Order: sequence, then C-alpha cells, then structure tokens
Amino acid sequence: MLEVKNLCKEFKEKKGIKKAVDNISFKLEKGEIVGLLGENGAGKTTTMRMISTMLKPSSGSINVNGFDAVKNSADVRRNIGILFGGDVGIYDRLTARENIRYFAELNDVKKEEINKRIDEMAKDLDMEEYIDKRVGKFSRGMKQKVSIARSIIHYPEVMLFDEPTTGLDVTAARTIHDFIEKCKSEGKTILLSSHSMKEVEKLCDRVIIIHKGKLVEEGTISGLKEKYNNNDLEEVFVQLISGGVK
Ligand SMILES: Nc1ncnc2c1ncn2[C@@H]1O[C@H](COP(=O)(O)OP(=O)(O)OP(=O)(O)O)[C@@H](O)[C@H]1O
Repeated sequence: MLEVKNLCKEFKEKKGIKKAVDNISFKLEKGEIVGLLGENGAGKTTTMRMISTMLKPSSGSINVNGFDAVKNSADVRRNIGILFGGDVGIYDRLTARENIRYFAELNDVKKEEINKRIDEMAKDLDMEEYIDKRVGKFSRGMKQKVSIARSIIHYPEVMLFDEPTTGLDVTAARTIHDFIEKCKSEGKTILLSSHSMKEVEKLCDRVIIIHKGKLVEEGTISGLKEKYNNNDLEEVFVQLISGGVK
C-alpha cells in the first residue's frame, strides 16, 4: 500500500519559490499498477524521490505499508524497490554481483542471505555467465538486468518505476514490461511514471495526471476515455494539461 497526502515540495530559486509538487494526494492498493503522467517538469521524479526517502517533503505525508517516509525512513526503504530509466547508479568498476551486493547492504539484507539471493536472481534473469564480471563492458540489456536485480534484492512490496524504458529498444523495453507484470502478479504495489501512453495503456490499472505540480485528474483509463468522450488516452492527456477539459 502506498498513500500520499497533501504532499508538497518547494525549491528555492533566484526568482523565488518553485512549487515542484503542490498538494498532491493519492492512494495505491496492494497489487495495483498506477501510472503517473505529466509533461517534462510536472513533478513526477520529485514525487518519486520523496516516496523513496531520497528527498524530504516540504509538507504532507507519505505512508508505505504502514511506515511514514520521514519518521520511519529505513522501514520505508526496506519496503520500496526503485527502477530508474538508464543505468543510474551502476558502478562500472564493480562486478554485477558487487553492484547488487552493495545495494543489498544499503538496504539491510542479512549478509548470509545476500549471496544466495544473488545466485537465485542470476538464474532467474539468465545472468549466470556474467554475474562475476565487471559491469563496464556490459551491453545495455545486461546492465538493465543488474538494475532489475538490484531493485528487488530486498523483496520490496512497493515498486517505483521512473521512466524505466526511456531510450531502450523494443526488446529491452519488453523485458522491463514483463518484469513489471511479474511484479504485479506477485501482488506488489506499483507506481510507474512514463511518457509513453502505449506503455501506460498496456500496463496500468489507473492513472494519475499531474501538471505543474498539481494533480489534475485520476481514474481508470477506460473511465477517463469515457468521461472526456475520447478514445485516445494521449488526446485526453493533452487536453487536460492544456486546460481544454474540466
Ligand atoms: N533539486 C532541485 N532544485 C531546484 N528545482 C528542482 C530540483 N529538482 C526538480 N526541480 C524542479 O522541479 C520541477 C519538477 O521536476 P521533476 O524532475 O520532478 O519533473 P518530471 O515530471 O520528473 O519531469 P521529466 O519528465 O522531465 O523527468 C521542475 O521545474 C524542476 O526544474
């Protein structure tokens, strides 16, 4: 379960205060995939970073499986897995196993469990051949598998995907889609930010649309299409953020 209430994040700028996230509230039940949609700069990554405890909210609250993201940040980190687009935070000079182990240690996975768990995942993700090789020369697809393994090493219940397929080819994007669907079938709660309406339609049960930091609409994809009398989600999105409907 993931619940965000009246969440705000302000950044100080030369010109004054920038409200990157402005009083957003939403709730995701266990086993749901919810899409977080918004144009560049809408506040998606800032929202994700606050949920993942990387960034402290200016005000409002975040609850992850009963834990508060500010007061119980270590518990929240144990309950959350994050997959960013690209190979964010993968160290080229370390082997795949060392990269995954490093992350496991940060997330308090018991030392005696780490190697066993990595071996299991190497098998599941077909990485056994290169699990002990340095990541530097890996293909993008291989690095992607390291990122996937890293995001689930601690068996998180809630998964955050921040534009996970940006810049990937069709096959690599499909690996990520299959992984997201597997997470759902395991009952994980999933928040997915994406610019691809096709991806969102394929994967999400519901969507939340944000614009300039504010939540402008939420609902099921079919519900929104019906409400705005348009069968094209992209059209509904564009109209909403340009203030053309409501
Ligand atoms: N550390 C920061 N300091 C100042 N301003 C920031 C900071 N992080 C984000 N912002 C600003 O907050 C706003 C929201 O940014 P954010 O990265 O959350 O958008 P986004 O929806 O993820 O966009 P994109 O789709 O381009 O990734 C932007 O105007 C951005 O410039």
